[in-house]
Order: sequence, then C-alpha cells, then structure tokens
Amino acid sequence: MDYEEGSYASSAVCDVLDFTCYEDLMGKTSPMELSVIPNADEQQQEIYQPLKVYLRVRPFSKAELESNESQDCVIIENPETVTLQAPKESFTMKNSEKGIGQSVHQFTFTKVFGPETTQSDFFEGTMKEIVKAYIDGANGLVFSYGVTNAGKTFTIQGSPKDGGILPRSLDMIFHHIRGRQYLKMNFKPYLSNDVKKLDVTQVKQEEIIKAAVLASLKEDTEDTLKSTIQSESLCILESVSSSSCTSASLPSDPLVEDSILLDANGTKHQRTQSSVWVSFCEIYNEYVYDLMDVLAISKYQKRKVLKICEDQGGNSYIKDLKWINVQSTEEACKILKIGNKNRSLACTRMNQHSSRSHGIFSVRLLRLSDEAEPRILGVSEMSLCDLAGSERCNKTQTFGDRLKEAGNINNSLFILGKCIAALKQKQNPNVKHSYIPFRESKLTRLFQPFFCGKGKACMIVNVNQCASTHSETLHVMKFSATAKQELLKTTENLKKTLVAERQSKLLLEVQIRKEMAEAMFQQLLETEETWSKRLEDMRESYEEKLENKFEMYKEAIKKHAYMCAMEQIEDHYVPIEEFIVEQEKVEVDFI
Ligand SMILES: Nc1ncnc2c1ncn2[C@@H]1O[C@H](COP(=O)(O)OP(=O)(O)OP(=O)(O)O)[C@@H](O)[C@H]1O
Repeated sequence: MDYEEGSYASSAVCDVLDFTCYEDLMGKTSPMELSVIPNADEQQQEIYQPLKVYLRVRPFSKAELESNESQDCVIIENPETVTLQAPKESFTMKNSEKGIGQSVHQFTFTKVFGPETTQSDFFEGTMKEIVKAYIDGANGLVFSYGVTNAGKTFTIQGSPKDGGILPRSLDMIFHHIRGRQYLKMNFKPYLSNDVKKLDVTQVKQEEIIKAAVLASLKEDTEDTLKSTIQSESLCILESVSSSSCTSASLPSDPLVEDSILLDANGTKHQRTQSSVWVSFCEIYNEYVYDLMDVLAISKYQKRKVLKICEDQGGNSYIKDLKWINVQSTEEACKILKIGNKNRSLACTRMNQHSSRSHGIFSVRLLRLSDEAEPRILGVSEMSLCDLAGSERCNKTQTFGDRLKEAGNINNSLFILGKCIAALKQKQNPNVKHSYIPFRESKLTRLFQPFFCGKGKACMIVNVNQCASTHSETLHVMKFSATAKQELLKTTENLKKTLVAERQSKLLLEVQIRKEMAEAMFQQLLETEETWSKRLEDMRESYEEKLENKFEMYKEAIKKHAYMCAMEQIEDHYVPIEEFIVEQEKVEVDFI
C-alpha cells in the first residue's frame, strides 16, 4: 500500500514546522522556546527554553517481520538523525528512479530513541526534566504525535508491568508528595489555575462523582454501564439533597501543630501538602468533550460539548470539565482507562477513528500549607496531549464527515505549527514579531500559556518502521521533525558553502602565512646583508686603525732606538784631541 503524497494535511503545515526544525539542522542548541523556569517570580518573567522534539521508533512485531515489512525504511543515522527510505516496490521509489521526486528524506530531532529503548530509558531521556520542573511549580505540556499502530499508547500508557511516561510521571509525583499528601477533597482546581474551597456537601458530591466514574470501569457492556451510571447519578442527586450516600472512608487529615519547619541552618521552611486532580477530555472536529462524562457515553445520550472560556487574567480553561481527585498512580491510571474506553465508545458511535481526535489528559497539583486551616500556595498543571494524526485522508476517503474531520485536523495542526513558528520568531530580537494565532483553534487556545512561555513543553513523535505505512510515517516526520527535502537541500547547500568558505579562508590563511614568511625571510636577508656590510666596514676601520697604531708604534720604537743609540754615543764620546793623545800614547808604547 502506498498513499499518494500530498493527500495529507496541507503542505503549509509542514512548511511551518519545517522552518522550526531547520534550526536544528543548523546545529543550534535552542531552536524553540516555550517555557519559564520553575519557581518563576511573581512577574512571571519569560525565560524561554527550547521545545524539544523526540522521535521514538518502535520495534517490528513478529507478524510484521514475517510479512516483509522490514525493508530498511527507517535508518537511525545518529542520536539526532534518521533517514527515511521509500520501500523498494513503492510508487515513490519507482518515481524517484525515473527522476520524479525523492525516495530518501532525512530528519533531525532533539533525540532519536531506537527500537531497543526501554520504557525507563525513554522516561529518563524525555519526561523526567519536565516532571521535576512540574513538581517545583512549573507547568508542563507534552504533545504526542504518530499514526495508528506507531506506539503512542505504548509510549504514553505502556503495560501494567512496564508503564509508559504517564504512569511513570504520576509515580514520580506521588513519590515526591509521599507523607505530605492532602487527602481531603475540599480544595479543588478551578478556572485555569485557581483553586476553590468546597463545603461539606460539595465535598460529598465530589466523592460520589469519583466513585461513579471509577465504578464505570467495572462494567463491561454499555447497558450495564448505563444502569450503573443511572443508579450512581441517582445517588449523587440524593446525596446532594440529603447527604445520605456515603463515600469511601478517607484517612483523616494529619494534625500539624506547627506549619513552619526549621532546617539545620535555622532557615524557616513552609511545610506543604499536596493534592492531585486529573481530567481527561478530547477535541474532535473543534468540539471539546469530557471523557469523564460517564452519563453521556450511553447510546442514547448526546455528548455535551464543553466551552473554552477565559478567566480574568485571559487564561483559557474548559468550563465544566470534570476534575477528579486521585490519591495514587493506580487511581489516576483507572481514570485514564475509563477515558480511553469512553473515547473509543464515542468513536464507534460516530464511526470515527480514535486517532482522529486530540486526547488531553491533565494532572493538577495543588500545593497547600500544612496547617489546621491550609492555605493555597500554588497550582501547577501537566498535560499530555495525544494529537490526532492526519493519516487516512487520501483522496478516496476525503468526502462527507471524513473531509470535515481531515479539514479540522489539518487546520488545528496547521495553527499549532503556526503558533510554534511565530514563537520561534519571537525569540529573535532582530525579527519583527508577528501575530500569533492562538485563538484560531481550540487546541492552541487551550495551551496558549505554554506558547507564551508559562511552562515546559515537548513533543514526542512515534513511528513504526513498516514498509506499508511509509508514506504515513513520512508525513508524520514532515510535520513534526525537521525538514522537507528542499530545506535539506538548502541546508546541504549552506553546509557546502560553509565548507567552501572555510576552505577558502584556510587557503587565504596559508597564502598570508606564506607571504608573511617570505617577507620575513626577505627582511632577514636584508638585515643580514646590512649587518655584513656594517661588519665589513667595521673590520676595515679597525684594520686601518690598527695599521695606524702599528705605524705609530714602529715610529715610536724607531725613535726610541735612535734615542738610545744617541745616548750610548754620548756616553762613549771621546773628544778628538784626547783620542789623538791616547793614540799617540799607544803607538809609543808599542814601539
Ligand atoms: N517500543 C515498543 N516496544 C515494544 N513494542 C511496542 C513498542 N511500541 C509499540 N509496541 C507495540 O506495537 C503495537 C502498537 O503500539 P500502540 O498500540 O502503542 O500504537 P498506537 O500508536 O497507540 O496505535 P493506536 O493509535 O491505534 O492506538 C502494540 O502491540 C505495542 O505493544
């Protein structure tokens, strides 16, 4: 099977996100910013952090391996890059052999998790940081995206023995608040990030609603479910008027005499307790439905459409969405299971596929002071949003309801992409800020605060490696990952230009060094010549001076010798008269 390309969500969707991830390809470390740091100060200073996009590739099943699904369609090049290769017999491959289109596409992600990745490794590598910040008071949002059978449920929910990111996140939250859990239900999430205090009757009502919701899990058929809900709802109504319907007994509130703790350094700390509430809803065809609305899942009841409203601060929230107090991971997972069941029941009724709606599971953590009359210290929210996939929108099916569905999915994904891209621009002080179209889809309207920097956000992309779903996988990658082929080419060209630039710079440097060496050598030669000349001159001048001195000495010696000789002559001088007398004397003696 090979779906024709271009029959999916509008290519503009891809363009928007391609642009987003293009930065990744260029090796930038902070391509996207959507969050504030935990414990942000009161002015909610916007300190952005990147929107991380993780890819998880699931392993082949035995059946897939037997049916020749393994054709090296997904190749993990390195921890950030994957290559998608069209199956051998596909139209894409045949066309590309004829020179029409591309059969190979490459995408980069914040991190790629291969088929061997364990649930624990995946949680550690993706969610842990978000949950840590969430516990510290920051909001968290996780989008998951992928076609049917790509491994979304496995990644988010996992199995009872090997939980996915949601039960692991819940475990981390409950582990963190262990011993400090506020078990009463009299403080409840309200509006977007507010808390309201309930009176005794309202608390009772909460307990009964929770019991009714949880009871729905036990019922297998729609009819029995209906009767249970009817009796439970009766009970709710009765309890509201007479408080006769008892709830499960709750542990009493721990008695705390002093709400201030002193640490070893004598620093004061406020003792806190926490309360956890969850909700589960879906957005289908731009309508919001509560998946905890157990009354509406019967065949005969129309589902109630919920409205997205804004509080005084302009923050969006879903009006009348049920928030259920949960006191353990198990309880929260039951809510998830009930929501899943209601989602698939609704889908069956509407002949719709579950992956055609956006499912949103949210957890609100209320922090209260630990004292007899607790005060609200803060609220943080973490939402896991399972995005609708735009698969199966090929031409043969795009009419009637499916056309409307496809249009709405495309539109909301398109707006999501536009919001992300606009925020990307917002980070760049040199680029003129453009209008961010949050209000143009329910999804972006709901998560507007995240796009304004109030929370940590990430996207998880699930894909399988099957040859038969190659086109769908390619589409998912194009939406969520980094680049289309054109962008890849641009990047490749830019990389080549960069390499060429570097090479020319290197050559220039070599040339400059050579010229400098030559100039220095020349200078050395000239210096040597000058010095040789100077030495020669000096030698000549010394020789001349020596010569002169030598002459001087010669003269002096000559003079000295003459003087000595003269002195000697003087010493031995005999006047001639004496000499003659003497001579005559000698001659006489001789005779
Ligand atoms: N990482 C994984 N390791 C082992 N098996 C996996 C992994 N991911 C998914 N699977 C298996 O692949 C199959 C499809 O996964 P899953 O049901 O999670 O897909 P999905 O995307 O949620 O599909 P749908 O949208 O139809 O619910 C399941 O049998 C699941 O157990």
